[in-house]
Amino acid sequence: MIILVIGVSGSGKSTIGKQLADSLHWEFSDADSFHSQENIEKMRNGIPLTDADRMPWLQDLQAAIKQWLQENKNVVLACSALKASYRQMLVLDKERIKIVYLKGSFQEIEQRLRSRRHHYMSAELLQSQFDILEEPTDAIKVDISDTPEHIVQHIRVSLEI
Ligand SMILES: Nc1ncnc2c1ncn2[C@@H]1O[C@H](COP(=O)(O)OP(=O)(O)OP(=O)(O)O)[C@@H](O)[C@H]1O
Ligand SMILES: O=C(O)[C@H](O)[C@@H](O)[C@H](O)[C@H](O)CO
Repeated sequence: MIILVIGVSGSGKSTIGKQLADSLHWEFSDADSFHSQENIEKMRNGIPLTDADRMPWLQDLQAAIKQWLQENKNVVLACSALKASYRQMLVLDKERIKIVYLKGSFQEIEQRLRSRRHHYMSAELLQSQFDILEEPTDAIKVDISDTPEHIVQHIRVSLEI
């Protein structure tokens, strides 16, 4: 099974994804590590990515997901996947790929981004993330104001894993 942990920058994808994977003894993968140097530079300079910028990144993620499915791997993938069309590219198998959406308010997430250090994604880019966000309707929805421990528990109960 593959769990996609999605949401805007700073919603907690890496934090929750990692803890979820650890608790399940599954592999954890971060879509951030699939970005090209050009994309990272753009974000570092406070420029939001376009659909065209994201396309090769999504294709690489799609290839990785295909491989994991073929190998029957259990993986938690932290990935923004903000638009429905992006998610369509990643959910290659509805039975074996589940989406967890980390939902939070602009204010709460902005505060978290402002106190986070050493990351190329700044609080200034957050509005652009909310602007393009298309909330999923077919996902497990999680309130990010809860503690990571509770969130992980909630996800496991919802997915019965
Ligand atoms: N449930 C939570 N409660 C309190 N703090 C949290 C929670 N989840 C994440 N954080 C903190 O919020 C900040 C953002 O989290 P994190 O880096 O995991 O988000 P992200 O969605 O992976 O961000 P990005 O997409 O920019 O990589 C971090 O400093 C993290 O420690
Ligand atoms: O789609 C995007 O704009 C990007 O994936 C960003 O969301 C960042 O990669 C990530 O959130 C920061 O680490």
